[in-house]
Amino acid sequence: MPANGQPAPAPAALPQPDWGAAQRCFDCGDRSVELRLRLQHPPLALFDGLLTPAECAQLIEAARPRLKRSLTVQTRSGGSEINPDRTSSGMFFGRGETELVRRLEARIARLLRWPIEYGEGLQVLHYPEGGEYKPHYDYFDPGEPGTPALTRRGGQRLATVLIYLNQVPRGGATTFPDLGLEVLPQCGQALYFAYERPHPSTRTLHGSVPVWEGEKWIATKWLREHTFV
Ligand SMILES: O=C(O)CCC(=O)C(=O)O
Ligand SMILES: [Fe+2]
Repeated sequence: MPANGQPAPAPAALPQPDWGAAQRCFDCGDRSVELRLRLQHPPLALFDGLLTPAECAQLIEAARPRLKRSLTVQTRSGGSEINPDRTSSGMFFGRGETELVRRLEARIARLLRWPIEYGEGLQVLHYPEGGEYKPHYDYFDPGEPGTPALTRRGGQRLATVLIYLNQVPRGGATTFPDLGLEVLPQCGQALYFAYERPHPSTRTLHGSVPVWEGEKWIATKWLREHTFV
């Protein structure tokens, strides 16, 4: 936050679907997704069918051999560290690394009208039984010393797309404490939310409640202000 205590001004544009036509189905190029739920503040929407069940399974199998215990951004230095608040394993695909990753990235870019190059590499997370991710913000806190190093690679994060890769029998919901909202994982569905400034007033605090039974697989795509390098 700037020294005067005012949150940073909002960017001119945010990654978001074309809400203008008030339609139910949104074109993603090679397929369309169906809107299931929408919130205005923060901009948030749940879409059905961003991936097929077969594509979800394929993404899980491609990620599985590369999983490592999840790190979170170390806000002091801009590096990464093991975080007890995050008991999952994860990996990143390079942008455009596989044909399936390219297909998924193209769908997200079309749906949210945001250039593919402004996206970070796709992250896949696996939560075992008991795994959780305590509530956090996805933007980089302007008050933290490590933030300039993180934003040098493409500016701030502006939006998150979470893609559920499996159904969790019990638990594993994505929770938004400030909204009183919980989203239950459903294979192939995508949850989008955007934050027009890196500030709690966006009400984008979110986390993953513990997986009580089974396991949870999710893919995350973060969208930046500029080209992510
Ligand atoms: O697993 C979830 O539902 C949330 C994941 C998340 O917040 C993240 O990857 O930043
Ligand atoms: Fe997150």
